[in-house]
Amino acid sequence: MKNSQISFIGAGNMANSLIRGLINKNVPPSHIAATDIDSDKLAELQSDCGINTGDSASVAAQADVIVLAVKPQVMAAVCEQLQPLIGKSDCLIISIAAGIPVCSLQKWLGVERAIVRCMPNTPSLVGEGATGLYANAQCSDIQKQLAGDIMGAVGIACWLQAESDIDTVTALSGSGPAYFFLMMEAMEKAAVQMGLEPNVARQLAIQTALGAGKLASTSDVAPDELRRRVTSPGGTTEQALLSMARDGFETTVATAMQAAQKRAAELAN
Ligand SMILES: NC(=O)C1=CN([C@@H]2O[C@H](COP(=O)(O)OP(=O)(O)OC[C@H]3O[C@@H](n4cnc5c(N)ncnc54)[C@H](OP(=O)(O)O)[C@@H]3O)[C@@H](O)[C@H]2O)C=CC1
Ligand SMILES: O=C(O)[C@@H]1CCC=N1
Repeated sequence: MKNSQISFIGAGNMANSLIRGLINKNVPPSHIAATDIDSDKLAELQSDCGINTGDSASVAAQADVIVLAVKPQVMAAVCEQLQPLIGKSDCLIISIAAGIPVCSLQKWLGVERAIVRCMPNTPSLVGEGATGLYANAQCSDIQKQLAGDIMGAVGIACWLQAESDIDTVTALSGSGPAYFFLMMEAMEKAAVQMGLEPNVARQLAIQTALGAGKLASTSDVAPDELRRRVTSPGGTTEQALLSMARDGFETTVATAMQAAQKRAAELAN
């Protein structure tokens, strides 16, 4: 990754998390370029991070890696416009778009290319991302290593056996940060309704999520055991968890994830 030129097509929320995450991990800004139809987004990235910005032609010409970071709905048009602008025949294409399969990217890009489809998430910004990756047959081991290194620089990167697993990863960790933010919002709101100061409620809700995540990721026991260690028999947590179970918490989560997975499959079309 050290000497690779990485160019982002689309500089929105997810590209920002990846670019700023890579800069935080000491990837030289001169090795990163971005283009977007919104010039304000590019100007902000350039002034904050010192990366190169420009039009599609200028960022595609020298790229060793192109990260497709536009919405699925515009991906076909973006790929078709980009195809003749890619300067290096061995340029690796990484798509982060939900839903869009490798075969569609291949078709829109016109010529056979090494393509990695992946699903990152926004905590990449703080080096705590979670990414699932899938490579097509045109990818060399070096290109797979490169994609893994880029995503691994901003969090954990897991290679997937089947391309269809990407839709499951989308429902799990791609969309997942939003589920935890919603949980924080709901806990904060309930605590305020119970009388706590809003700023105290927010701080405690966020720190609790952070603490639980850190504990789960560093512990040698699984989350169910960690949950049991909080749940004193006859105590308060037990009553909260019984209430959640009565309200169908696990079904709510499973149904929500199935809805996200279904939407990813729809976006493919
Ligand atoms: N947000 C997330 O948490 C995650 C998103 N993803 C995937 O990342 C991709 C981007 O999502 P997200 O960052 O949220 O979306 P954003 O809308 O924030 O970013 C996309 C950017 O691309 C710009 N754009 C649109 N058309 C073009 C074009 N022709 N050339 C260059 N730039 C263009 C958009 O401009 P404008 O706004 O003016 O249209 C926007 O700035 C999606 O495919 C999504 O599925 C994957 C994992 C997580
Ligand atoms: O909501 C979305 O479609 C994108 C993909 C995963 C997270 N955000």
